[in-house]
Amino acid sequence: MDLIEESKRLAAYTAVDQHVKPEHKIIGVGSGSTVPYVVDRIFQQGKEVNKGRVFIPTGFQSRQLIVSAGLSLGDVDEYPAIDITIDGADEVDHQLNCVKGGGACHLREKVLAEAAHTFVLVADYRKNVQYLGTNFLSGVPIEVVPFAYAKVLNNLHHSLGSPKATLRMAVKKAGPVVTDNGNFVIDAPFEREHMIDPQIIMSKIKMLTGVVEVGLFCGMAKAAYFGNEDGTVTIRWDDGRIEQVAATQNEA
Ligand SMILES: O=C[C@H](O)[C@H](O)[C@H](O)COP(=O)(O)O
Repeated sequence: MDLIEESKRLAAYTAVDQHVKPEHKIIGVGSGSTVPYVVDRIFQQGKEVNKGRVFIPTGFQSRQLIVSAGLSLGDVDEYPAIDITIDGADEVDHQLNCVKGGGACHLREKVLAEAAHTFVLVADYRKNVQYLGTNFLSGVPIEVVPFAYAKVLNNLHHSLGSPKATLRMAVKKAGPVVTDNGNFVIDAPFEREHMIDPQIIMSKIKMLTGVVEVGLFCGMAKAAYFGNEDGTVTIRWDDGRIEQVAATQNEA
């Protein structure tokens, strides 16, 4: 396994070990390349503990992960109060604000984050930044209803300070990316000044008619786990604490 994959695994395993307890019965499962390790580790907790649990996916990919692991599937309309949701992120800042939606799943992800008693992020070391927009340069993902995309782009270009905002185009299909909810996605890069307190620009974007959800999650996470190249895990907590967990505590 290469270093980046290994750091994703370490972050996911440590977060599950610290947060997914036998008494947790309703569990939200996020999206992205780190989340398969979350499901692996939950699966390793054993049949007995998983028997009474229901797992809520944030999209097609996590639904498949839950089904393939033989875990029970549910949805947030049946289970609107979730014990814990664990999810990946495209970037996380020093205050645990994060960018999500690189895989166009951020609408369901935000619903499951908000429905959860505890929301935890898992990622590799490249996502651990002081300010959003440091390494993840494609911009803030914004899900929009299809007929409003040109109007929202116009708003972003001329009123909200993102002149390079673009409609996300599909690969191996002509036309735009279509989300699991049948919508389009705009990627809107912003200057650093907007990322110092991203809640402000998040609220302005969300107020644009036609916007369904913004891939900025502000003040939602309890903790973020970052796997490092040296085999340690850095944990950032919502109260500002930073912990470093040694490699030996992370063995599978
Ligand atoms: O829409 C996708 C999600 O927000 C992902 O959680 C995010 O893009 C991070 O994915 P990965 O762990 O693959 O970098």
